Amino acid sequence: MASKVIKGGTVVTADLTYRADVKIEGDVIVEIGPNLSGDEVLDATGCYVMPGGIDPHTHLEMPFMGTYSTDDFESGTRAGLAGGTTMVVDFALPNPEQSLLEAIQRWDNKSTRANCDYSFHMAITWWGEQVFNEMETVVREKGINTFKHFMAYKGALMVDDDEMFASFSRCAELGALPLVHAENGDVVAQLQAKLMAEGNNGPEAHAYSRPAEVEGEATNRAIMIADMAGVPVYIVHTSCEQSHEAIRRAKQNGIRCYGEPLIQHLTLDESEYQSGDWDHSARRVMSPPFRNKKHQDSLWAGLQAGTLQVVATDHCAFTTDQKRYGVGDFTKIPNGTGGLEDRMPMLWTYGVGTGRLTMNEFVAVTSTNIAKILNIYPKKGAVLVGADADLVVWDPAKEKTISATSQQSAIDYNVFEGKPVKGLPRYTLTRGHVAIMDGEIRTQEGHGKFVAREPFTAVNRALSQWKEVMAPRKVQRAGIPASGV
Ligand SMILES: NC(=O)NCCC(=O)O
Ligand SMILES: [Zn+2]
Ligand SMILES: [Zn+2]
Repeated sequence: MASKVIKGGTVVTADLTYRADVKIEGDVIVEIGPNLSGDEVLDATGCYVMPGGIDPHTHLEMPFMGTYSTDDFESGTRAGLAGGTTMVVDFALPNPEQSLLEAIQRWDNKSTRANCDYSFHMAITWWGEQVFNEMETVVREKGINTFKHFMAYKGALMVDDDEMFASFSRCAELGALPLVHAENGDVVAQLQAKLMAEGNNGPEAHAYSRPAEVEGEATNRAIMIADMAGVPVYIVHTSCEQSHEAIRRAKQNGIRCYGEPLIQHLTLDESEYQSGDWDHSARRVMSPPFRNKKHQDSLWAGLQAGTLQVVATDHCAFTTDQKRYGVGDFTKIPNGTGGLEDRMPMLWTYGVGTGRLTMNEFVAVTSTNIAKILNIYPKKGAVLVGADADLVVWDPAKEKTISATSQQSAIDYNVFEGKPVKGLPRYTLTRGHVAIMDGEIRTQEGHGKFVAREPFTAVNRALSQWKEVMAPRKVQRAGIPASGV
């Protein structure tokens, strides 16, 4: 079998930094060490050899708010690879009353075009006996161990507390992990109506309708419900101190939970909504909205402290024309922003480049931590013999200014437009295939494979054991009849 050697670089993992060559045969890493040789040599002089990024939060070709997000599995994964991301996890969304298995079939059809490996989370968008039963098939037969719950988008994707508790309890039985979009959807709906009634209909009102409190309250509620159901919980797009505080506090109390800030919330702020250009602000409408510097500092601190574990994108890209569905009514602006191509360079530049993160922390929050949470480590998220050769050869000296004119994403703008970045892939390898070669795109449509994920992570098992130890037990009392008269 033809081999490749990444030569002359420094391997950077979540816990180690050392000089070594990396040899690949077919899809996997076969040797790591000094002076390796192979059929093809990839020069990594001056570069860091890291696990490829894993973006656990994308919405590719997602049906949402009367349209479909524009980046599909082809353009989305091409964008990811251009920026050093080698795996995405997308959300399969059943329509109301639709079978979960049919939703997977729809996502299977779309994902055949993926350029890199991918997996799915299953969304719980409605509740009933059918959903309860199918969750078992989803976990045991379809290789999906995560279930997403939206506490927002009232009247569409939103589930309420009793549905969440039922679904979380089912996740506990199946060894799965619930994910939560934590915003109080009832309060958001009322604030939206009030703002519209007052004539506040521009994109800035989107941010006014989703203050940090709605996120903090919902995050705390989701965590408490998960703890009562006896299951860990993962809070997606944690954007503010209130939500981070709820996660931090829960962790300090021994509750198993995870928080996922987005690169957008870390590096872009609420002033974007004050632009005099409607398109500029509407293009940045997403939920939760961008926040102020205080919240950004909290998120960066959480990544440093380990109270937040993962940096994702929530890539859900709509064109300007799609955003204009909401002219005159901000509640109709499709929610979502892009970021797949920019997550790694932006986090490196504004994280590692400023000293907010170490290189090892960068690898942890872009790849290794989520691989462990999703139970795919060390196949993914590792530079180890036997791991998939999903690698990025990162050139810390390579620079560019982000621009929509040169991006892979199919939309007509970039929310990071004009941002200088220093630190970019020299090569990105997806299961051994060099998809990005010094700026040249060599992606192969359909190369990506579905990554199945087993349930019952070590954390699930430990928590179940603890809940069993702490379970309520009937007090046996001498002299009292076991049951009534
Ligand atoms: N985040 C967002 O605004 N759009 C995508 C759907 C979601 O994750 O809530
Ligand atoms: Zn969301
Ligand atoms: Zn999302």
